[in-house]
Amino acid sequence: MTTATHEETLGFQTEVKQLLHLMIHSLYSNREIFLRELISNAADACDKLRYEALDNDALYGSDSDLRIEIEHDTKAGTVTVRDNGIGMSRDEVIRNLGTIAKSGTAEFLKQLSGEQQKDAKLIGQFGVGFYSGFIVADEVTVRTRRADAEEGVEWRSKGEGEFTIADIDKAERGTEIILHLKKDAKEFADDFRLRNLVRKYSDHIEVPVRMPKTETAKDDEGNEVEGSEVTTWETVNEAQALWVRPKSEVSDDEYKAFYKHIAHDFSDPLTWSHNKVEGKLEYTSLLYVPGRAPFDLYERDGSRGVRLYVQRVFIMDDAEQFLPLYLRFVKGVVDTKDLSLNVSRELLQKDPQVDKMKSALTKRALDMLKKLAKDKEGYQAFWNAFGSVLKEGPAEDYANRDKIADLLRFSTTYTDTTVQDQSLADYVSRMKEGQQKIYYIIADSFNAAKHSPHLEIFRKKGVEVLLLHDRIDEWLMSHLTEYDGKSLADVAKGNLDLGDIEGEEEKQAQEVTAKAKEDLVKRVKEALGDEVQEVRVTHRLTDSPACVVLSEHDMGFQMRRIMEAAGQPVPEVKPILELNPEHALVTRLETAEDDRFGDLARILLDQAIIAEGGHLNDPAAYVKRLNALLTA
Ligand SMILES: Nc1ncnc2c1ncn2[C@@H]1O[C@H](COP(=O)(O)OP(=O)(O)OP(=O)(O)O)[C@@H](O)[C@H]1O
Repeated sequence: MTTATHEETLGFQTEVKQLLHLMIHSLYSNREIFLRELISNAADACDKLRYEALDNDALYGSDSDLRIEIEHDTKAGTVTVRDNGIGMSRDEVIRNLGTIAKSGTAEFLKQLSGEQQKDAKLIGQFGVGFYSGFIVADEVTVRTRRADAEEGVEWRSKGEGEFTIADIDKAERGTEIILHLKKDAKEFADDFRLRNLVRKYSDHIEVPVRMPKTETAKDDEGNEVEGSEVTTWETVNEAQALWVRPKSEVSDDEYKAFYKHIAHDFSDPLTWSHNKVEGKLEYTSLLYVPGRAPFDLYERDGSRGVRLYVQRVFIMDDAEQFLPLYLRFVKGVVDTKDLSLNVSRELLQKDPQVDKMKSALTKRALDMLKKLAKDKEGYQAFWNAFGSVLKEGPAEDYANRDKIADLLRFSTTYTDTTVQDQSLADYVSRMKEGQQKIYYIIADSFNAAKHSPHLEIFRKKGVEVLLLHDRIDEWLMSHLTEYDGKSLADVAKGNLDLGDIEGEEEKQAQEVTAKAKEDLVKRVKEALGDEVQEVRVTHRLTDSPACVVLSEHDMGFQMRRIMEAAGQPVPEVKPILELNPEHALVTRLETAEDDRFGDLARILLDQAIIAEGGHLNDPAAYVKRLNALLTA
């Protein structure tokens, strides 16, 4: 008989209340996942005990046989999930089962609005696994004792805003979770159902999941002998670490289920790569590409990295030293013999073995993406979710720049859609005769890129241009200067160079025009003074009267705006104004006098800045000038 003492009733943190409310009222579909979540936690608790016991063998007491047990009582309508893992102290219970410390929870609640409220898919991704018990139970009891504590703790709640906690006697270490099933969830108190669920969700978990099996002796006539029931524990899951098994013996479904376990994701991964490496370094890796981006992909302290095991002993989650930052979306497991069992995050940072594994795993991950790229649809899903993260690659990982370049996808004038689905290899295969460079334009939005005046000559000549409009693009391009022996050129920087696409005659004709317009150019420069670096005539425009360009090595407009928005100092650069000698407005400018000339020249400059997506220093002055011109 246990005696409860030091009993108190505490309120759940507000977020937990919201979450429980959703669990109880909205998440009807896929209710069975509660078992997966509880087994997953129990397995983690066993992993943690095994890890702590490396330093303190006494934690095992007389029971080193780690296991999870599942029992049910049809009459009482209960399901119990029990483990002999690390257990929890009173403080831990209050912290872990009364609050949600993770910042992701608010995000989770936001994502669960509207239609998604009916969808349990997001549970688990935000570390709300335990609470999923309330999908099927109207009361949950947790009885637990930490492996290094004398006293046990009981936690009880109906999921309605508060929970009760008390100290209890508990002989065995570990945690026992008793779900008092709701009326409409009694179906789960069924042996056959539970066994199926364990196999479906937890086969890959290394800790054995046991269920009681009752056998009754039969007499000669085949009738059950009353009172002869013998109950034994039977291991229901495969109970072998999945990555240890040979590839050929693991089914796709098992790989997928394992992914969901380690990534806390409910959707299938896009692909995976499972490898055993022997030789100088010995390790097994199983890497996955998820199908969608986690909420914290762009957060500085977002979770990333692999699960690290040393000789099958779980060491840590989120070991980020094994993959570069630009592959932070990759999930998986690394199990090695080459590290010591008491390795810490600090030690990982300094270990040359880890560096070697990192470069091998990076190659592995890039190869996995290369393979995935053969499946157009799958790769597009990957690119839409993680493309802008992969774009960080060329800057971070110079050695693998070429491999990463092959994996990049862009919007281009060839397709003229926002979908980024064209590779550099696709571009190169379509290059025109005489074209030596890969052209691109960077703008703040797809439309600004697509309609940029800089593209006019390229469209006229049928030369493809990459349309870059992600925030990271200018950063990417500053580190990706060459592909397949061809240099990449920003069409908004420097002099227009179409290489051999233009014939000699064309070039000569342009020189003649430039000469003829020398006077005009000089007058415009005088009128605009310091506001521009230079004025010149151009033949890159067909429809627009003017455009602004930067010098070859100036920081681009996009990067300037990002840095300005971030409050960073940016070096002042003056644009170069290029005029289209064929345009009617430019012709008109030539015949204008004095003030009118000055106004027109400024309007051309301001318009060129606007067309490129920039902001005017004095927009009201522009409007005034334009209005004066319109009413003249
Ligand atoms: N069986 C258990 N034994 C020991 N501790 C547990 C057990 N179940 C839950 N916990 C503790 O409660 C915490 C909260 O559990 P919960 O499932 O809500 O989130 P999580 O496990 O941290 O996240 P996720 O479910 O995404 O892995 C766990 O991190 C763990 O510390």
